[in-house]
Amino acid sequence: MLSKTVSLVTGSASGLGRATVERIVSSGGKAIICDLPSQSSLADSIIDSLGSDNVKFSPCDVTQSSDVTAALDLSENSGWGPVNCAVSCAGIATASKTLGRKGPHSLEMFSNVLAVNTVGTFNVIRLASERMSTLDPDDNGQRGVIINTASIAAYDGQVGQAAYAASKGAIVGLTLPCARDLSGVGVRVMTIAPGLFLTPLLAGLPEKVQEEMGKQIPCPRRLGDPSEFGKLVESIIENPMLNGEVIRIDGGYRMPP
Ligand SMILES: NC(=O)C1=CN([C@@H]2O[C@H](COP(=O)(O)OP(=O)(O)OC[C@H]3O[C@@H](n4cnc5c(N)ncnc54)[C@H](O)[C@@H]3O)[C@@H](O)[C@H]2O)C=CC1
Ligand SMILES: C[C@]12CC(=O)[C@H]3[C@@H](CCC4=CC(=O)CC[C@@]43C)[C@@H]1CC[C@@H]2C(=O)C=O
Repeated sequence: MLSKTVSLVTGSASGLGRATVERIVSSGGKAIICDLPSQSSLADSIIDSLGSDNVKFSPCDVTQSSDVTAALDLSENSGWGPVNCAVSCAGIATASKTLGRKGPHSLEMFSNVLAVNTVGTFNVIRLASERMSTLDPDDNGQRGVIINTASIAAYDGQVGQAAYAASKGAIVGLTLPCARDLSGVGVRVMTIAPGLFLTPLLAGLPEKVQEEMGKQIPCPRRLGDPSEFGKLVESIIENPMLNGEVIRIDGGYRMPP
């Protein structure tokens, strides 16, 4: 049960983030949906189904410190107190070769992917951990948990994924040092590296392509269901020994070049 969990979940109007909010709330916790203002109608539909006592929306661009701060404030101003769980799911994916037919990779595109995926994730870690540090510790001396979302592209980046793989590799890289940095205040840091999950990110691809992708997963031979990501988030929240580690959730899949 997550009845004591007060969470902030970025990128949670959609996909893996949405499934995380649904899991946390169905297990008794509360969640602040942090997503771009353009996603407000999707956020409203989640609030309609899960209840405004349990879920609130804070329009947020994770690269903006003032937006993340406002989301953390919303939890406190709603009477929920400081968050004790922060899950980063906000992310973008691009496809562009380092040197393509039209010339070199756009530097602006590369920087933008790193800004949202990597800098946005670190922005949440640094600001959420400050709020968690004000909480009373539990019996394990712990005050909170931070869960980041990388990708198996951090390890098996494909053609056209230099920016995306770099952004996710950096999240893998910061997991242990952030866990070490925050051990003194009793905050755990974990990262999930998903394989192929059926979210709007993939649903935009032709159905045939989706089917073929699913068949490449060794076992089970299908794309992941976002609820399976939510289940892993719940396990991480509940297990005080999980810290400073990256967990792949990919059905044994390794991406080809
Ligand atoms: N779906 C998949 O198979 C996989 C997804 N991932 C990662 O999981 C995370 C979630 O992906 P999905 O749910 O599939 O994608 P999605 O596209 O359904 O959801 C991503 C959400 O992030 C939000 N977002 C984008 N930029 C933002 C910003 N600057 N500030 C705040 N919110 C922002 C979007 O509005 C969207 O609601 C991403 O980081 C993605 O890279 C990793 C591996 C596989
Ligand atoms: C993000 C991920 C890998 C990608 O880069 C693709 C994305 C699905 C949509 C895409 C379509 C394209 O034509 C270009 C590539 C991409 C952006 C994939 C969904 C899951 C993949 C991932 O992160 C795996 O770990």
